[in-house]
Amino acid sequence: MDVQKLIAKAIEARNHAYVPYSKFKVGAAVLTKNNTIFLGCNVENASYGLTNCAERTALFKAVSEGETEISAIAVVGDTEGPISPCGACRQVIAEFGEDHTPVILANLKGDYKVTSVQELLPGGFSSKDL
Ligand SMILES: O=c1ccn([C@H]2C[C@H](O)[C@@H](CO)O2)c(=O)[nH]1
Ligand SMILES: [Zn+2]
Repeated sequence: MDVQKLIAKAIEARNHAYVPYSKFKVGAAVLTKNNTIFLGCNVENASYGLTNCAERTALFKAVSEGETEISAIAVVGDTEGPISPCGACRQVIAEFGEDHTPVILANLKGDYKVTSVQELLPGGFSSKDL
């Protein structure tokens, strides 16, 4: 897995962010086990709570194209340090990743951190609990 390439793809996705309300653009790139990359951006709405984050956009695109197993995801925002995904996205990343699946968190200055599904959502609810 090429960390820098996945970050570059997330930056590319970020250019399409639809953010008239927050003006805060986020991009994500999901690498699937089939070696395909799906891009996603945040998509806001005048009814603010309907906003879809970049991570979930990318993941839902992958799943809707038949790819449910991910080998990595990168997320980029214009943040001071590496961006921190919201709780909803952590839960959705956990649904399609494994405990040790790399989650790459980055900003536009070139800072990045490679963390994992388990680190981002310890003790999360999963299919194992059903
Ligand atoms: O990891 C993150 C954090 C925030 N956002 C979006 C949601 C909203 O459009 C804007 C501000 O919260 O950023 C994402 O897409 N991903
Ligand atoms: Zn989110």
